[in-house]
Amino acid sequence: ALTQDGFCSAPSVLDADSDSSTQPLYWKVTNPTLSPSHLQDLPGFTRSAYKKDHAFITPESHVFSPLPDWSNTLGAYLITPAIGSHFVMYLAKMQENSKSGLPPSGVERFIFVVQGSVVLTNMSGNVHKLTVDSYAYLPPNFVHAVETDAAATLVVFERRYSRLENHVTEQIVGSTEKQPLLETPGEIFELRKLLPTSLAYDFNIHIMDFQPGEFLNVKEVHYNQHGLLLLEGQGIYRLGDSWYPIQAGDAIWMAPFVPQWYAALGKTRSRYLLYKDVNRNPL
Ligand SMILES: NC(=O)N[C@@H](O)C(=O)O
Ligand SMILES: [Mn+2]
Repeated sequence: ALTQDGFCSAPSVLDADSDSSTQPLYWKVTNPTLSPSHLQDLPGFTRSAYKKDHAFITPESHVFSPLPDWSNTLGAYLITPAIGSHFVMYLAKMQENSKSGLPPSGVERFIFVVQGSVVLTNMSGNVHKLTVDSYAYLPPNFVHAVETDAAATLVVFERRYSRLENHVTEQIVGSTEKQPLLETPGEIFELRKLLPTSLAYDFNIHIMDFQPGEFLNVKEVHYNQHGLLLLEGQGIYRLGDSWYPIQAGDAIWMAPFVPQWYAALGKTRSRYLLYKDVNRNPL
């Protein structure tokens, strides 16, 4: 459209963000702006990409199928060992009156509520209601059930637990907002970790916040692998030699040693959830 002072102006995604204050937290993860309307249903168009050391998975590429052992739940696996990872990352779309199945024996589980609410119960009868932004860690072989009344969406990480002599993990239940901000020397982003940093835990989940214009100082290359879900905002993710415009709802697999970097853009903060293996000797 030509404005009165002669500038061309396309509808800006920035405008879409302006009413983000009226939407529930993380709303855009399950209601992504897939792409500008004129690209939405362009045959064959996708921002998804799969390279040897990373994958960029956008919502129009999600393929859901019933999760075995779960009732009434559709799952979209985003990352599995077939990609080269030692963990799985999936979205679990729990319909109403649905119930989780248990992971395989020896496998630990982390769930994070992206939409709706669920009830977590365990064998000792503890009951926790988890709403958006709440999470739980379940140790390997820890009998539990996640149930819904109304539909809810979780992002789930599971991994074969890497046992350590004299260290055991326990059930963790928490919410992001209750976690303290941690020091990030040399970096500007705000960091929370959702699990204890004690040796028993062989991964952690980082929640990282960037204001528009802020970016990672270190162009990281490290042995740890990542599963990322952008919960809020938008920006540019560099992975290896590729640069990806990213928005809430997009997911990333980062193989060990892939060069990685992020810059936040737009009018609202970026927040991403990041799986990172820790506390185990890489040998
Ligand atoms: N990609 C990225 O954000 N990585 C860091 O946060 C890290 O802790 O590895
Ligand atoms: Mn990293």
